[in-house]
Amino acid sequence: MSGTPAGQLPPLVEPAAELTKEEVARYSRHLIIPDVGMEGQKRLKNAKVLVIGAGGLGSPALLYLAAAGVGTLGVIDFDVVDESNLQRQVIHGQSDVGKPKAVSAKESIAEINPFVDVVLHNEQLTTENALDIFRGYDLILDGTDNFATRYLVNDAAVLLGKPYVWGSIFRFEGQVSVFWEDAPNGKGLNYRDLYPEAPPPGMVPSCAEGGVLGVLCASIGSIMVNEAIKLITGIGEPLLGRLISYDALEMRYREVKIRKDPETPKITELIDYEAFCGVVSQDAANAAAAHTITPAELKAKFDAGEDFVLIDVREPHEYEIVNIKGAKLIPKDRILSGEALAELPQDKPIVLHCKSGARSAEALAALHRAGFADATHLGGGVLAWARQIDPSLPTY
Ligand SMILES: Nc1ncnc2c1ncn2[C@@H]1O[C@H](COP(=O)(O)OP(=O)(O)OP(=O)(O)O)[C@@H](O)[C@H]1O
Repeated sequence: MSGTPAGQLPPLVEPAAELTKEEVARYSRHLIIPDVGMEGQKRLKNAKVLVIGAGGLGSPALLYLAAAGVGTLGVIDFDVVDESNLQRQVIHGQSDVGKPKAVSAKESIAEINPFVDVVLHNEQLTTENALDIFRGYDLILDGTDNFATRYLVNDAAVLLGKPYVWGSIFRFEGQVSVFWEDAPNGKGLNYRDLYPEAPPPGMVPSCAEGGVLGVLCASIGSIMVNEAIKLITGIGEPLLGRLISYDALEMRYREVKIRKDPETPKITELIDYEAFCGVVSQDAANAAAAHTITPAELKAKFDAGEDFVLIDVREPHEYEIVNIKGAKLIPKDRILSGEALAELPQDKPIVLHCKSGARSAEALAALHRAGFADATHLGGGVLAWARQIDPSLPTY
């Protein structure tokens, strides 16, 4: 038996009464690890774990939680499987494209471990349902990709006194930590102690914008499961108050201590997290409100031979994947910094577009501030164009 680490916590879950003969055979490689043993495996059997998002992190997390013998697994996701998910969301396969992710995940789990009870939540986690859903679980794993959900998960977990494991990924880098405000060792803290406020809209690109190496999801997802197993069984030292940052290119792990921030306001209720995080800035929302054109309207301009300039504000590698014929590439940051303003015509209408409309709305606000009062942007970006006007174009 290894020594007891200083930061060890008592097990989160009581052991189940027994393991069946089949379960003993299945989990034998766990049972012979002294730190896990029969008692640890019975705790896993009795555990109820909710995984939010059956995407990049949720996929490997669910597979390993199921294989490890967590008795009840909740899966919440409101999306359907897309072809672009398959490079990393390994719980889904080719024949699952178009299927709800929660349903597809349940089917894969049944194949990996039929002893797991899967509870399906084929819906979005919202301010309205989060507390009710969380109440049914001992532990939560947050595998989502947006700040509004991250703050929602944090605040709901704090209000219910539950621990959760958090992970995030981008390109070649990932981060993992455990947040538990009411940790029995008195060292609890929450996500707001680390990030008191969401970054300004558009500042932190999502994986959909910036990309992610598929295998990074397995690296980070499996660390999240490792933390879940430690919390459930009470072994090892959880990542409470510590953040692990992983760089897959350098192949380095770095540890950062997180401290309780006395300025962090007390969480007393759930709020409107979309508004708290601002999906786009107020300026961009105002600019877009009166200056958005639809794909059909853009096509009508082309068909009528109108003299206008279409500017694609994405990055060059995105332009290479797909572009709208005739569009000129000027990445958003060059417009926001003012550097590219001299390249824009003063005497012709300007239409901006990006992948799905958020970046072009930010660029549009900058153009309006710079005096290009008539500039417009394409609502839904090149994805909407491909869907509605030219289905032969690839999407990403
Ligand atoms: N509030 C929420 N409720 C339920 N599921 C959520 C919520 N927010 C995000 N998710 C899910 O979390 C998962 C995150 O996975 P991932 O980061 O790999 O993103 P994705 O949306 O599948 O991919 P991409 O953004 O690249 O298209 C997604 O399946 C998404 O539907």
